[in-house]
Amino acid sequence: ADKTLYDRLGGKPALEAVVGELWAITSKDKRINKYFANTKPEAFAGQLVDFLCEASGGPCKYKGQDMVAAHTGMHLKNKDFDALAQNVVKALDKFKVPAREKKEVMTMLGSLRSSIVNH
Ligand code: HEM
Repeated sequence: ADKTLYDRLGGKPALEAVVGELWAITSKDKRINKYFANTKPEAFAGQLVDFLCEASGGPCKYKGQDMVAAHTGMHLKNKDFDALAQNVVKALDKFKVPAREKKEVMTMLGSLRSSIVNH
């Protein structure tokens, strides 16, 4: 019960699996895939895994830009954020992440909305 979210999710292999699935879904998602037209999947996945690992209490150190800087100039809207969040839910569901952990992940991501939208 006192394990970190990172451990309860299944550690780095679980995050890699979820991020891989998130990319598979999002790269085909016509609502938002234009934003990722020039993205290198492996590099981006590595950054996202490190970010989620650190944010969920894992041992990783994210070395990328902060969330405002990373998304500045994209002018992302709430609908873009909601589309990505839906894809995260689908990816978590594919790996049968339990309700408690799913809620914690989505709450953590939701707290970043104002750093990501309208910049
Ligand atoms: C809570 C939600 C989100 C999180 C945690 C997140 C996280 C990240 C991270 C860690 C990076 C890498 C930054 C770096 O390498 O310095 C990044 C870049 C990026 N994000 Fe997000 N992001 C979120 C939402 C979104 C949304 C909603 C969109 C668009 C629909 C988006 C589009 C991008 C793009 C296009 C990049 C640049 C990728 C590249 O390097 O080519 N992000 N994001």
